Amino acid sequence: MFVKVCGLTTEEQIDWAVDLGYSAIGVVGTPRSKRHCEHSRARVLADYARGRITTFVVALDMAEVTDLVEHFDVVQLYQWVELPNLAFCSSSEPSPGQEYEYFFYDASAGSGNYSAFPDWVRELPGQVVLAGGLNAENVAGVIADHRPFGVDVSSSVESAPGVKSYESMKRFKQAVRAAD
Ligand SMILES: O=C(O)c1ccccc1N[C@@H]1O[C@H](COP(=O)(O)O)[C@@H](O)[C@H]1O
Repeated sequence: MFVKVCGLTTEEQIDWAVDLGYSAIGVVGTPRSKRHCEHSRARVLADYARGRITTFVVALDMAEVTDLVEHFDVVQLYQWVELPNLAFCSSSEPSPGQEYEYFFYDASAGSGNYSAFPDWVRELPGQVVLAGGLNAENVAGVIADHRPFGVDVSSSVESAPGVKSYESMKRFKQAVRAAD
């Protein structure tokens, strides 16, 4: 199963994600986030991770990260744009013709708030990833109920915004592995 950990801010956290077997990491490029990473620093992190783990840059809209697009493998946006490597995030069903590499159902946008996932996410085509308030305790039930392509986590694996916890990342990854 695809497992992404989001909101990373240091090289050490990237090493943890690789060692623990995560599929992807996210660096938050929107200035509207408490995990915002300066763009010069985001480029350094993308270079550090390249070839070791899939990299996502995260923003609410494209204008916030235009300068970062070429540095990351995938662009995760809460707005649909025509992009071959788009991870389209929404809590509404995508419209016909809105193509994406990944569809992230996310009603949280990094807030850590969980709300039940709707039934329609099971019927969506393509690589559907569930996010929003996931943690080591609830992720197994979500996987059993919805059988997604992947899951994404941020708040529950950190001790402060942008400060990831190795132990929490490990617990989350183990919970996914046990459920998968
Ligand atoms: O992490 C953020 O600060 C963020 C800001 C703006 C848009 C998205 C953001 N993060 C994404 O939200 C999901 C869910 O987060 P959480 O687990 O509920 O904290 C996260 O996986 C990121 O992809």
